[in-house]
Amino acid sequence: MFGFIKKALKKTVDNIEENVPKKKKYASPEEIEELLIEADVEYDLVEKIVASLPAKVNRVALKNELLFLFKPANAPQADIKPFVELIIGVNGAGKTTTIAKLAYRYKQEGKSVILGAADTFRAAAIEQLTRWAQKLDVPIVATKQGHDPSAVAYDTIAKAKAKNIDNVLIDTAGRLHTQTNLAEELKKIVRVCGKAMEGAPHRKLLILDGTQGTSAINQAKTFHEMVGVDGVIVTKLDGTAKGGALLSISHELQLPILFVGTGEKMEDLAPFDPNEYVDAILDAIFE
Ligand SMILES: Nc1nc2c(ncn2[C@@H]2O[C@H](COP(=O)(O)OP(=O)(O)OP(=O)(O)O)[C@@H](O)[C@H]2O)c(=O)[nH]1
Repeated sequence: MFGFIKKALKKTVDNIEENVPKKKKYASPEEIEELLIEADVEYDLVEKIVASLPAKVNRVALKNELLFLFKPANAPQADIKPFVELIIGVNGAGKTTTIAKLAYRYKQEGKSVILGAADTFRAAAIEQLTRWAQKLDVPIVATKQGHDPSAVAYDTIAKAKAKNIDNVLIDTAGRLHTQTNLAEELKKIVRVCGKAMEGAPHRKLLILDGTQGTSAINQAKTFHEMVGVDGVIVTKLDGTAKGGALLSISHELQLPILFVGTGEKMEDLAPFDPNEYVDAILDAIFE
């Protein structure tokens, strides 16, 4: 597993190396400031980090400072079956692909998976998820466009219970006519999941497009206010030089980053390891 995050941060690190002075043992707060800005950390947070630094900063001190910004993830409770996860986020963030990646991962762990196509707002979303289900050889519950998404969520959980399936992944719409509609729909899906199985959904995962950098934060806050998010997955980390935004995302939202997308294939999902992440960024300026 090791090395995927570092590889996915290549564009971010290349950009820092091009713009920030060469490698060294110690860096000044001004150099650290440049490093963080180049990596797309939000300026408020950059200021906060830099304010606490001494005149000469070594790698270990800065690493500890940065690691502190990440909220650790709770391990999911292992004995819940089916374990129901609701996948939320705006269209285009990478929801469908990430559902496929999670399903692939669970299958690799020897678990059975079912998908629920509860983004019934767009026919294309249902088709895309159905194609992934075929490719992954996992069952899917899907209806026609326009049907009640919470009914799809209910049916998916009911089928998982009847067939003794381990993991349920439910897709949701990312955009309706208004934000109020979207909030109401998501809340209803959450309520109905709870009716299908007490305690469900067990995790509400927010998918954020990493190429948006820190501008994904406000979007995340909106979803968090709507339904309460348990963890974040940042997609397309490989496609951006804005990899430093993960520091701001984690710190501002006070939510754990659980996985990052490192490519377009179904294997390209890496568990997020703050240690590896911070090391990769610091490699750009420290010896
Ligand atoms: N390079 C890269 N591309 C990704 C990653 N995750 C998703 N993508 C691509 O991003 C695009 C959007 O992903 P989708 O999964 O279709 O996004 P979505 O949120 O479901 O969007 P809709 O289908 O429009 O609702 C696709 O072309 C994916 O292949 C990633 O980690 N790295």
